[in-house]
Amino acid sequence: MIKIENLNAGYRELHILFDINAEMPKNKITTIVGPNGSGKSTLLKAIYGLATIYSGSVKLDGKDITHVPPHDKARLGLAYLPQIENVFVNLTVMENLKIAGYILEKNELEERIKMALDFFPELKYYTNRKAGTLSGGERQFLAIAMALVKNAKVIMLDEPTAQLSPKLAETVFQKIVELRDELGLTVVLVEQNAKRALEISDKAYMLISGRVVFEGSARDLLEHEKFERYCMGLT
Ligand SMILES: Nc1ncnc2c1ncn2[C@@H]1O[C@H](COP(=O)(O)OP(=O)(O)OP(=O)(O)O)[C@@H](O)[C@H]1O
Repeated sequence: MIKIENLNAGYRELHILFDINAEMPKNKITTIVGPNGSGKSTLLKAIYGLATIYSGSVKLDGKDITHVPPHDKARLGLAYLPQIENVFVNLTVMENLKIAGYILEKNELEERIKMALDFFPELKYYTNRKAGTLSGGERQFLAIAMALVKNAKVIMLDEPTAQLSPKLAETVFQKIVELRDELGLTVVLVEQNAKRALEISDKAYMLISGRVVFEGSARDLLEHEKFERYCMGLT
């Protein structure tokens, strides 16, 4: 579980997030929605250690990781998939998977790559293809597969369905559900496609201007009378 307490964060002196308190429970999907520029991506970056933290704390399963550098967070089982540049486009699918697991022993690496490819069987056909030639959806799958090779327990995804056709986006949403239900992972999701994301989620947060304005079940947010207005950034 991720627990965030009184977090204030931003980029150097540019204060973006104000007094954030949030919990992303284990083996659940938590979605963060909000209008453009409300600080959703910054929240993921702050959790991962890519934003400036002024005060407050981030805990992973009770361990304070506020100031742990990103590469050490990865070792603790936290994965962050940015919206773009989440794979090495000039390397093949297999090379990407091997790089993801570079700290593993050979046997364990092979085992984890097999597991990741079993989870994304569609990638098995493309192991020798350069990642740059994959479709947007396949690239997302590869990025998630790389997190699985790293043995991630918590996966934070920043707009994984951006620029995908509705059909491909749906495939990605289904895979996110399987990450929770079949692999027991904890998922934190930032999505423009708020309605569909909330439908597959357990918990939800809404940010406006860097503050939490809603915390509760995803269903409650979907049914909230002001949901549409909130999501359109009209309030
Ligand atoms: N690296 C950065 N340096 C400085 N300011 C940044 C940086 N990244 C984002 N910002 C600013 O922080 C604010 C919040 O941006 P953020 O990307 O977190 O919002 P968001 O809710 O994810 O938006 P969107 O839905 O448009 O992706 C914006 O005003 C943005 O311009």
